[in-house]
Amino acid sequence: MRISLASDSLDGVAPVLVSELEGRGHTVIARGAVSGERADWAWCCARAARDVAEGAADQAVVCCWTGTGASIAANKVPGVRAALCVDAATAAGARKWNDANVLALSLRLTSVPLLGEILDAWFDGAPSTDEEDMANIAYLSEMEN
Ligand SMILES: O=C(CO)[C@H](O)[C@H](O)COP(=O)(O)O
Repeated sequence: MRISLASDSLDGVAPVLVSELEGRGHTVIARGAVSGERADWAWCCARAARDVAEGAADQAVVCCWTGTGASIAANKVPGVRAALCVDAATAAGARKWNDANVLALSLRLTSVPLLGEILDAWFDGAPSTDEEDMANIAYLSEMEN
């Protein structure tokens, strides 16, 4: 999968994100501090989200110290459903019930072992085909139009 990866700093787990993603077979599009380009959280996380919306990436991972700014910025991009995930269960739920296409991470809260659990759950997950779950996602799209 093509993953756009943005972080506003190289704190915490940010330096291992490329290898964690590539080690799972993904191709990384680097944004923000990971790439050396503009790294203010609103800009670089929205840039990664736009990569998804525009079809340059299949999904994105966006990071800032809290994870909140990263998720807020990504969710401003139409077509993006960004979820701030602090553990594997949240990541699994975000993929299943929210059909989330952008994983937001807190560099403050996410240790390297926890990152591995979150990424495994995220990439193992798939959107629910339950009618009610799909209707919720359709409603999000309706709100954008
Ligand atoms: O968590 C964040 C935004 O939600 C930022 O990472 C936090 O504000 C730190 O930014 P800076 O290093 O520019 O002061």
